Amino acid sequence: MECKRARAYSSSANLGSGFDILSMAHTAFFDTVEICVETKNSENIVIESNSKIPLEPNRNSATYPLVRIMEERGIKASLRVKVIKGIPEGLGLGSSGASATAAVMAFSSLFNLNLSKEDLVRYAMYGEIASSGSPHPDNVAASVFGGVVSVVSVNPVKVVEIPLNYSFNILLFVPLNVHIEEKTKKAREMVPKTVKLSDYINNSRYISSLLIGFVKGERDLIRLGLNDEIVEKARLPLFPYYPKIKEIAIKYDAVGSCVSGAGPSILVLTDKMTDENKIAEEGTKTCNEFNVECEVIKAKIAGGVEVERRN
Ligand SMILES: Nc1ncnc2c1ncn2[C@@H]1O[C@H](COP(=O)(O)OP(=O)(O)O)[C@@H](O)[C@H]1O
Ligand SMILES: N[C@@H](CCOP(=O)(O)O)C(=O)O
Repeated sequence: MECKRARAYSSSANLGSGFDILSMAHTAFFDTVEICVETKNSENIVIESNSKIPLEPNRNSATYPLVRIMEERGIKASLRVKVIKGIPEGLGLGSSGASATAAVMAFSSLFNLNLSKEDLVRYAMYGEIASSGSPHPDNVAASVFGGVVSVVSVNPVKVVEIPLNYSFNILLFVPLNVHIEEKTKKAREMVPKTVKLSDYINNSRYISSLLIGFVKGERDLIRLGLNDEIVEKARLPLFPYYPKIKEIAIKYDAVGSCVSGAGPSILVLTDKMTDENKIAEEGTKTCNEFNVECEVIKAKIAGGVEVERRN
């Protein structure tokens, strides 16, 4: 029985005002997906996992993309799909997107499809439909490409890798005792259907500032760019500790801070001027004030999805 295994890293999407556009892959966690072909004479998908994720193929973000690829390309096979979760689910770390990305990469390798990175994103987006009901491209784009990415088009998929000319590290406040059923789906329902022009203009200024800050290596532009007047504010009930953690991050000279994806994790970018220990100490105290136990994870920018070489 032939098998292929791929690894995809966690991600923090949105990055302030880049809702459904920007995302950053990081080394905090990773998912691994192994796909084995049992036979090509029948069609079936059996899922195994170390975590409590749906085991129905159309409801699992790793396997729904495979269903769609096989339909689209007329591939007939019975698969055994092992989803080894390293990324905690439902915490704003791109867990569903990473599973989808690793699965599509492993499948592409197994069937010699040589899918382009854009095609990997296109198919992995089906995984986000399984997990949140919406094909948001940002998490999967970061898990596919690595680094910081901007999804400039979804039909067709076009992803731009953002050159990073500022060296930073990553702190993530991960609230491990928080569980929100179908979190991203619920968070997306909280996004307003209409926005004030002034908020739109400010958010456009922020996203411009963030991208220019990354490219030109300007710390103050990155800090300014990690703000959002619309989506984070609408979702604040999901992470009420966020404003104070952001205040603490700036107090101890972080580069900047924003919500990680749809939350409830919080992302802090740091550099040599930052007192990371004080941020971690006072930030976890803030979580506790809201009856939340935050674990502080240190990470760096991660690379893109990879097929694991089997020894
Ligand atoms: N392979 C998978 N990995 C993680 N979550 C999955 C997977 N398949 C389905 N899900 C479901 O998707 C939801 C987690 O995805 P989501 O809400 O987007 O949060 P996040 O991407 O921040 O982990 C959970 O309800 C989980 O049961
Ligand atoms: N743009 C999406 C990103 C969701 O990221 P996740 O890691 O929380 O799944 C959104 O904000 O809905």
